[in-house]
Amino acid sequence: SDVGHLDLFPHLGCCEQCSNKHPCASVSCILTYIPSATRTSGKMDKPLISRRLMDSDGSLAETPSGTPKVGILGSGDFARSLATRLVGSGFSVVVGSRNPKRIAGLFPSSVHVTFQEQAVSSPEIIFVAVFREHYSSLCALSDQLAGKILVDVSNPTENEHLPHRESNDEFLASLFPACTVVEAFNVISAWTRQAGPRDGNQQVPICSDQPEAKLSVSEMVHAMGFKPVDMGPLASTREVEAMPLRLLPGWKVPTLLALGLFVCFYGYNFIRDVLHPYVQENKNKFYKLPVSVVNTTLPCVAYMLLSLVYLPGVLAAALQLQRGTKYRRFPDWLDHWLQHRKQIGLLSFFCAVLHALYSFCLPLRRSHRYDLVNLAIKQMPPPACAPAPACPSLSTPVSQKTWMSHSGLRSKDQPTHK
Ligand SMILES: NC(=O)C1=CN([C@@H]2O[C@H](COP(=O)(O)OP(=O)(O)OC[C@H]3O[C@@H](n4cnc5c(N)ncnc54)[C@H](OP(=O)(O)O)[C@@H]3O)[C@@H](O)[C@H]2O)C=CC1
Ligand SMILES: [Cu+2]
Repeated sequence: SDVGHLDLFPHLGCCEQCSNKHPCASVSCILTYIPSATRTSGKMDKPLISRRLMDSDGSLAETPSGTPKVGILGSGDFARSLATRLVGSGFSVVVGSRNPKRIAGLFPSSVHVTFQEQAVSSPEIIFVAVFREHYSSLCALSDQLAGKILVDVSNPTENEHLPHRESNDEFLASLFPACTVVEAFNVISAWTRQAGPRDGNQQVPICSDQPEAKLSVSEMVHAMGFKPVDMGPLASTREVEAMPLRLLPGWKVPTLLALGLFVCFYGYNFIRDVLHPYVQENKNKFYKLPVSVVNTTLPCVAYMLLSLVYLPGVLAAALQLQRGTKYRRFPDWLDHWLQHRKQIGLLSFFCAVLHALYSFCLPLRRSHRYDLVNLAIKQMPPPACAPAPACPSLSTPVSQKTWMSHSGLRSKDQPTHK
């Protein structure tokens, strides 16, 4: 098979790597000759900006005529990164701005930057990279935009995304009834858009009421190296637009639950281990607050959370038995609970790990404390004619046995000491 490979590289005269007289068939030599891009495959290796579009100085050159044309309204961060990627993927891009002269220098040289009216005249697909509050300023273009595909990329702010308000796409569609509105790219960051999909996030959710428009945009998304994901009609954009607003989805309730449980158990342990001895016997045990009480609380929280992981499964099974079927929807509260089991379980594990760490560290701290006491006692000069000490352990260095009994360990000859 090594020799077979050689046919692919007829330019290989003789091997410089290992000084063989003629085309060398050794695997290592072949591998050094194969350009790295041919060796590994996949989208990640696709150059972001194809060579033919690059000037010698590295800037983007003129796009060959006949390439598909795409329009972008707006000249901000989104428009810039999108234009760079589109040009790199072989599209011809025209950007419509209110002030093209001012911003033309910020785009690759092959991007045609012009006034909005001119930019929308020829492309069939036009990206609207403008904030929602400025959509209405585009209404003057509605005659020219009629019959075209408008791609909305906007993300609502937290306030705009009130549950029952229309999505930005629906708003855009109501302003331009003669256009087809497609939602895409709102979840992709500016960096990923410009550099291409290099990490995990390659999926671009796409929504529209028009299957043909969705197909056209999906093809473009695919050509840019992303994976288009059909998210259904325009009405689903409310869901899609909310995606970037969610930080660590599914963790809020379990985290609050764990914190709540921690506070409850901490309060209980504080009363039991600190406040009660103080009130009843006037013993000051407040030093226990940062370590000992926390360490007693952690396993309680871990066990409670673990039981909350298993409980909904049992409830669900009981419900199915009672209903006599498993083909009916669970009530909402149970459904949500079931969906949060992973997060609750991980938090339980986290508490258990913390408890283990605390428990390992506690005896170490105690042994260090006894070492210090020992040292101090050894340094005390023996009293000349002292009376018998009240506590024998203070006059002699603390033995290993005493330390063990204080730290809850037992030595062999001390079987029932409590
Ligand atoms: N930046 C990002 O990473 C992401 C952005 N988005 C969405 O992309 C859209 C654009 O965002 P971004 O590029 O960051 O925003 P910018 O503020 O950087 O750009 C907005 C652009 O809108 C244009 N515009 C058109 N009409 C008006 C008007 N009446 N008033 C003000 N500006 C106008 C301006 O271009 P000109 O002056 O040339 O006309 C301006 O450059 C937003 O809807 C945003 O939600 C979505 C995902 C990520
Ligand atoms: Cu324990």
